[in-house]
Amino acid sequence: MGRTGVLLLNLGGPEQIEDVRPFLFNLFSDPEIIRLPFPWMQKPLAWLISSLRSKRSQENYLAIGGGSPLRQVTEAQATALETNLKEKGEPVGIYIGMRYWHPFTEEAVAKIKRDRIDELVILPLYPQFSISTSGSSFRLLEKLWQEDPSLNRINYTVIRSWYEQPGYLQAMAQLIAQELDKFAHPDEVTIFFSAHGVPVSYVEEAGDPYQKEIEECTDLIMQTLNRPNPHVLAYQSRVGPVEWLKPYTEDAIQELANEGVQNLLVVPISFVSEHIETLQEIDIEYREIAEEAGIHNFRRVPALNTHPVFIEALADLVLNALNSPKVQLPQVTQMKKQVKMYPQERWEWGMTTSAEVWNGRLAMLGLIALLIELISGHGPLHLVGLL
Ligand SMILES: C=CC1=C(C)c2cc3[nH]c(cc4nc(cc5[nH]c(cc1n2)c(C)c5CCC(=O)O)C(CCC(=O)O)=C4C)c(C)c3C=C
Ligand SMILES: [Fe+2]
Repeated sequence: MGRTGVLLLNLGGPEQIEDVRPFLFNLFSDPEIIRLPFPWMQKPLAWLISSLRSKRSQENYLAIGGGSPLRQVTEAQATALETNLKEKGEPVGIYIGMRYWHPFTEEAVAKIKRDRIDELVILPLYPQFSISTSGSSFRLLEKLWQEDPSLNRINYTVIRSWYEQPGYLQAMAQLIAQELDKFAHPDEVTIFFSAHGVPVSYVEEAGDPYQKEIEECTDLIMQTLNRPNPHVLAYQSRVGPVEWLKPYTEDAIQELANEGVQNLLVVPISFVSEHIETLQEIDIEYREIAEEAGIHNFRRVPALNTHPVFIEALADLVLNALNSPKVQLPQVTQMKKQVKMYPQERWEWGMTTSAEVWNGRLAMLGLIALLIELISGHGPLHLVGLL
């Protein structure tokens, strides 16, 4: 009988404070995170931004104990999924492939090859698809497959996104209901979905379905929850000076406070594990903004982590994928939209010409800003929030 494997894809996070800068360098080296007109600009710019951002980022990681819990949580999810599938008579090997930190996707693929896995399910731990998350990992896998033809013996299938999966929706609804019932007057609570943002250009120019999937997911969770509470959706974790999806979480909190909202329950929806954006950004920064604005009853729904209903949902996804027609990497890395690229037209999901040109200009501005910063000790980078 053939060997079956599951490759869990995730972003990865620095485990200790010294990891922050190289982690940021890896992240900003990814052309799906920052795409530039000339590939040679990628590494210098990644070096520049990671150097400029690392101090602030380190402070944030220090506020949550000095590192990201992402690896530990993902390993616990992998163990729980393995046990669940074994109990169902489906023994599988689980592999974790992180995009920007250990254990890297390349290492996971090497292990899959070493273990002579015949059937493989590729499952991103992002419920919704974005070019910048699952898309980036799929593109990396496609590259690894192209570089090593011996991987073609593996009969793999890819799960592109799974935000509609009933078990996932039920797990989210259960966590929300539990948290709602901790308020003195649960019906008076506004449910505040906070999704990780992406730059607007990803959606409008490159055709990223992320915003649409987030909106649909929010509606499906509310239907599954079946409670009368009002709800809103906003986007957090903006980086750099370009426009990101709106409303921004901090603005939406302020607006609700102005409308007299007193009870707020924040639901992180674009990620299934605790990470810096839940533990630091929501629990510390947004709580402070809410309290200063007059919202005194502020709670957050915990991330799914190893919630049994969620692990059951992951197991269902794996079993369904094994029994369905195979989805190949080119099908999920395929271009969404035809856009003009300089110097020739090609199918691309990255930035369009105008965005690329603007990124190039921004890179130049960044270099000038750094010079001012270095000479004066205070400069524009503080103002745009990069430092
Ligand atoms: C669905 C989730 C995520 C999307 C979409 C996403 C897009 C995105 N992120 C950045 C920049 C940064 N992300 C960082 C960390 C980080 N991001 C996500 C998730 C999504 N990112 C996770 C899970 C993490 C790791 C968290 C951890 O616990 O370590 C960081 C580093 C942290 C910081 O300095 O703030 C940056 C920077 C961009 C530019 C982007 C879309 C283009
Ligand atoms: Fe991010």
